[in-house]
Amino acid sequence: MFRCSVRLIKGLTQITWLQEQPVLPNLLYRRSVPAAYLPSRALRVTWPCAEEVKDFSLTNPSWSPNMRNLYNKYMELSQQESWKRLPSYNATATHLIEQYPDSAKPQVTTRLFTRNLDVEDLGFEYVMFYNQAEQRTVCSFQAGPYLESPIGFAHGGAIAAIVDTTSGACTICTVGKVKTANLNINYRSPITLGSTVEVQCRVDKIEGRKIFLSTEIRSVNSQVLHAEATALFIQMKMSE
Ligand SMILES: CCCCCCCCCC(=O)SCCNC(=O)CCNC(=O)[C@H](O)C(C)(C)COP(=O)(O)OP(=O)(O)OC[C@H]1O[C@@H](n2cnc3c(N)ncnc32)[C@H](O)[C@@H]1OP(=O)(O)O
Repeated sequence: MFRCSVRLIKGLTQITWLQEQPVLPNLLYRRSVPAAYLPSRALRVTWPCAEEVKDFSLTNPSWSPNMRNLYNKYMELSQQESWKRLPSYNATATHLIEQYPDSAKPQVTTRLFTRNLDVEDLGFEYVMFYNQAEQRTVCSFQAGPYLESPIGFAHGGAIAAIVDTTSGACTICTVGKVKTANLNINYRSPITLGSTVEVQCRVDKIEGRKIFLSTEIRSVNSQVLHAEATALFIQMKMSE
């Protein structure tokens, strides 16, 4: 009990530090999600010890120079208010909706798929930025060695996951809670493990509860098109 209290105090220190970062969960973008959009029972999380909260979208030593350059570029743009870095936790993504900042708290039994490793460098290293005015998301993605499929290259499923995540984050920030209904990907050029690519996603149109998006994955110099995708997300009903 005493040990956990000490850890909780350490954790609260960490939360205070998190709140000094340039972008916070409670500053995020959706200002008018209807109250009926309450999290389902399945989305509720427990928070055993606060020190486990970690924002995975901050730089770490495993990031390549290209990852850092893209991060710095969009952090600079964030100073001018056009882009916001999206915090990223290993719990659910619902912290992107203003009503649920607490959902960043770590869970005991489940993890967000793209943040399921405890070590850095091996899996999905990524940071996303959202442009509210343009309804666009960019993601700087470094594919780690545990994402291999053909020798030396990233698995198509891992690429699909980063497309789903980037377009999902874009949609959540634009309209609130959604589910992926359709994802179409054309793989144009393999992504070398360890390399950094830029994922660019935008909302094309919104028709009622249907949100249509398109995504491109390119090399950081934009010369190589690795994949292009379209997605359809469905906004959750008021009762969900
Ligand atoms: C920071 C980290 C951010 C991470 C973000 C990650 C985001 C990842 C999100 C996911 O991966 S969610 C998991 C994968 N997706 C699923 O498991 C969804 C499974 N499918 C469902 O739950 C339902 O089918 C769905 C919620 C998508 C739709 O069911 P609904 O009952 O809410 O809608 P409905 O079937 O009434 O359809 C509404 C409209 O969408 C259309 N629609 C639904 N599914 C479609 C489809 N697959 N293709 C084309 N249109 C579709 C449907 O025709 C209709 O069009 P109209 O309004 O014009 O009549």
